[in-house]
Order: sequence, then structure tokens, then C-alpha cells
Amino acid sequence: MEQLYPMIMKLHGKKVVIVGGGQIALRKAKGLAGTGAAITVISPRILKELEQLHDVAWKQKEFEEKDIEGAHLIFAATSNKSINKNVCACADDFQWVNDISDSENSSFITPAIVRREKFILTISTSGASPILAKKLKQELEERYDDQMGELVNAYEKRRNKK
Ligand SMILES: C[C@@]1(CC(=O)O)C2=NC(=C\c3[nH]c(c(CCC(=O)O)c3CC(=O)O)Cc3[nH]c(c(CC(=O)O)c3CCC(=O)O)/C=C3\N/C(=C\2)[C@@H](CCC(=O)O)[C@]3(C)CC(=O)O)/[C@H]1CCC(=O)O
Ligand SMILES: NC(=O)c1ccc[n+]([C@@H]2O[C@H](COP(=O)([O-])OP(=O)(O)OC[C@H]3O[C@@H](n4cnc5c(N)ncnc54)[C@H](O)[C@@H]3O)[C@@H](O)[C@H]2O)c1
Repeated sequence: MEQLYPMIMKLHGKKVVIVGGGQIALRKAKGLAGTGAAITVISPRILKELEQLHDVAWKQKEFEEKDIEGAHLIFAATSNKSINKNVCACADDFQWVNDISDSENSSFITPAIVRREKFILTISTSGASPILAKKLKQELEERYDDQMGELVNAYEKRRNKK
């Protein structure tokens, strides 16, 4: 397998489309909350909590190719593998697409995250075992508590004084 390449992205104003409105779509949308991305959810049905998230616009419909026009990031997040596959097939080469049901089909995958203000720790198993990534995250959450955010702020202040 070729190596995957991790990045920390600025998503302010970027168009993100999530196809599907269930539990996993909700988790992906929560992960995007606060980034300033413009999130559109395409799904006939949607969880109340997802509909109520800031920055989320819901289009109540089944997926069609035109729904992902102009999207920077796409999440194929339905419970139907063949629909997810079709979403990926409809994406242009330059669009980044995540199939929640098939990492092989995805051009990017999402890591587990420990976030303490500006401190961000991402954990990935390259798709091999998401549950292990989650377990390691839980361990690291104990090691890196809120003080880590404060430490980064203090270092930033010191850096800006120079
Ligand atoms: C880390 C985390 C981040 C997040 O989602 O934000 C994440 N999965 C999480 C949880 C989780 N996922 C699954 C379970 C059920 C237990 C199990 O089956 O093991 C649980 C546990 C739970 O839900 O508690 C099942 C599962 N996941 C994927 C497949 C399909 C496949 O493997 O192809 C299947 C089988 C579906 C099926 O069988 O049909 C695929 C992906 N999941 C990824 C990320 C990407 C790889 C990450 C990496 O390893 O680098 C990747 C490739 C794509 C993507 O989604 O980006 C998040 C932890 C959230 C947290 O931090 O709390
Ligand atoms: N990546 C991960 O972390 C992870 C974790 C667990 C499971 N999974 C995968 O996710 C799937 C379950 O996802 P869920 O729990 O969110 O399912 P869910 O049943 O809660 O939600 C599915 C959503 O897809 C929508 N949908 C169905 N057909 C559609 C269409 N044609 N166009 C648009 N939307 C459509 C439904 O309305 C619903 O909102 C599993 O099948 C498994 O493959 C992924």
C-alpha cells in the first residue's frame, strides 16, 4: 500500500457536501463544526441533531451527481455501500472524497482527534483499524489534558515577543 499523507486543513468558506444524514454523517459534521466550512447535507432523512448544527444546510432528497458540483470535500456517508460507491464515482479527480464504508474507495480518510484549543493530535491506522485509532485517542486524551492548550498559548505568546 502507498503511504498516506496527513495534513491540517483550513476549511473557512470551503464547500463541503455530506451525502447521508445518519449517525456517521452527524459525526463527520460535528468534526467540521467550527471550521467555517459551508456544509450541505444531501439526504431524504436527517437526524434532528444534525439538522440543528450551525453551518449545516439540508437538502431533503436522494443523491444526484449535480449535488457535489463545486464541492471541495465530499463525504459519502449513507448506509448503502453502492450509493457511497456511486458518490465516489461521480466525484471529479480534483475533489476529495471520503467513503465511510470503504477506505479503498476514498481519496482521504479522517483520523481520530484529540483537540485542546490550538493543540491538535491526530491518530490514524491508515484505515486498518478505526477502533484501535479510537482506543489510542482515549488513552492520549488522559495524557494531554486542557493544560496542553494553555501550554501552546504560553509558547505562542513567548514566540510573538521575540
Ligand atoms: C477514527 C474515526 C474518526 C471519525 O470517524 O471521525 C474513524 N472511525 C471511527 C470509529 C469507528 N469506525 C468503525 C467503528 C465500528 C467498529 C469497527 O467495525 O471497527 C467505529 C467505532 C465507533 O463508532 O465507536 C467502523 C468502520 N470505519 C470505517 C469502516 C469501513 C472500512 O474500514 O473500509 C468501518 C466498518 C464499517 C462496516 O463494517 O460496514 C472506515 C473509516 N473509519 C475511519 C475513522 C477512517 C479510518 C481511520 C483510521 O484508522 O485511520 C475510515 C477508513 C474512513 C473514514 O470514516 O474517514 C472514528 C473514531 C471516532 C472517535 O474518535 O470517537
Ligand atoms: N467511517 C466510520 O467511522 C464508520 C463507522 C461505523 C459504520 N460505518 C459505515 O457506515 C454505515 C452506517 O452509517 P450510519 O450509521 O450513519 O447509517 P444510518 O442508517 O444512521 O444513516 C444512513 C443515512 O443515509 C441516508 N440515505 C439513504 N439513501 C440515500 C440516498 N440515496 N441519498 C442520500 N442519502 C441517503 C438515510 O436517509 C440516512 O440518513 C455502515 O453501513 C458502515 O458501512 C462507518
